[in-house]
Amino acid sequence: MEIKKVMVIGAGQMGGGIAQVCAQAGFDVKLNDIKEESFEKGLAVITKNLSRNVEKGRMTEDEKNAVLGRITKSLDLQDASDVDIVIEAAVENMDIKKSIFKQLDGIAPAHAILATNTSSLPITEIAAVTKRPENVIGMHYMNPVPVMKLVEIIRGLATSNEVYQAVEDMTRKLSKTPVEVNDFPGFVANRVLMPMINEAIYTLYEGVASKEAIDEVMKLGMNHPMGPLQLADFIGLDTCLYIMETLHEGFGDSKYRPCPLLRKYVNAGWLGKKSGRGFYEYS
Ligand SMILES: CC(=O)CC(=O)SCCNC(=O)CCNC(=O)[C@H](O)C(C)(C)COP(=O)(O)OP(=O)(O)OC[C@H]1O[C@@H](n2cnc3c(N)ncnc32)[C@H](O)[C@@H]1OP(=O)(O)O
Ligand SMILES: NC(=O)C1=CN([C@@H]2O[C@H](COP(=O)(O)OP(=O)(O)OC[C@H]3O[C@@H](n4cnc5c(N)ncnc54)[C@H](OP(=O)(O)O)[C@@H]3O)[C@@H](O)[C@H]2O)C=CC1
Repeated sequence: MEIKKVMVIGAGQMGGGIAQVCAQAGFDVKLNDIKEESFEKGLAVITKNLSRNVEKGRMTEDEKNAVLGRITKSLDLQDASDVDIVIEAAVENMDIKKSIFKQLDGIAPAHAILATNTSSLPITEIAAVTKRPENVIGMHYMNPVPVMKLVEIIRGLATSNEVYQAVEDMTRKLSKTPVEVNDFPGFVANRVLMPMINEAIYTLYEGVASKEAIDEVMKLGMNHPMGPLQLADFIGLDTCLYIMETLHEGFGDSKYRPCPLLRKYVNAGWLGKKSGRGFYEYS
C-alpha cells in the first residue's frame, strides 16, 4: 500500500506539526480545520518553523516554498475523497473523534487508512464507528512534532498487518522512529507521563513546593528538558485533563483521579501556553 496523498484534520499545535513534517518528506498534504482562522494560524506557525530552517542554513528559500506548496487548505471533510491516509488531530474528545471518523468513512476511498493522533482514547472504539476497522490505527506523534523522534503506533483490535506496515513505513519516511504498542488507555507514553504530571500538580496543590521549585527539582534532579508543570502548559491543560479522565475511566482506578487544581484551571480557561496562561503566564 503506497501512501502519497495525506489529509491532516485539525490545524492546532499537533496537526500543524504533522502537516509540516509530511510536506517536508514530500507528501501532498491537505490541512483541514473547521475555521479558516485556525487553518491560517496553523500555516503561520509552519511558515515560521520553515523560515527558521532557512535562516539556519538547513533549507533553501526554494525548498521552503516547495514544502509550503505541498500544503493546501481544506475546510470541508469532503476533501478526503482522494487521499490515501487521513491523520486526525482534532481536539481530544471521543464524541468529536467518532463523528469525524463516521463522516470520513463515507467520504475517503475504500483503500484509505484512517489514523488518529489521539493521546489516550481507545483506537478500537473509534474504529467501531466505521465499516473499515481494519484500516483504523493510532499514529501518536509527540510535541513539538518537528523535533521529537517518536511516533507511537497503536493497533486497534481489528487493525490489519498491511495497514500497520504502511503506517510504520510512512513514519520512517518522516525520519521518525515507530514504536508499536497495544490499545489500552493512554497507550505507553501517556500512561507513564501523565500520572507524573498529575502528581506534580498535586504537589503544588498540597503546598509541598512552589511551581518553580517543582519544575527545578525535575529539571536539575532528573535531567528532564522541561519541568512537569511547564510541560503540562506546553501540552495544553485541557489535553492533560482529558488524558487523566480517560485513564481514570478506562482503568477504574482512583490512582488516576485528575487533580482538582488541574480541573479548576481548565474551567477557568487557563489552558497553558496556547491560551496565554496556565501554571505560568505567556505573552
Ligand atoms: C501529550 C502527548 O500525547 C504526548 C506528548 O507529546 S508529551 C510531550 C513530549 N514532549 C516533550 O516532553 C518535550 C520536552 N521538551 C523538550 O524536549 C525541549 O524543551 C524542546 C525540544 C521543546 C525545546 O528545546 P530547548 O533546547 O529547550 O529549546 P530550543 O533551543 O529553543 O530548541 C531546541 C530545538 O527545537 C526547536 N523547537 C523548539 N520548539 C519548537 C516548536 N514548538 N516547533 C518546532 N521546533 C521547535 C528549536 O528550533 C531548536 O532547533 P535547533 O536546535 O535545530 O535550532
Ligand atoms: N498537545 C500535545 O502535546 C499532544 C496532543 N495530542 C493529541 O492531538 C490532538 C490535537 O491536540 P492539539 O493539537 O494539542 O490541540 P489544539 O487545541 O492545539 O488543536 C486542535 C485543533 O483542532 C481543531 N478542531 C476541533 N474540532 C475539529 C473538527 N471537528 N474538525 C477539524 N478540526 C477541529 C481546533 O480548531 P478550533 O481551535 O477552531 O476549535 C484546533 O485547531 C488531540 O487528540 C491531542 O490529544 C497528541 C500528542 C501530543
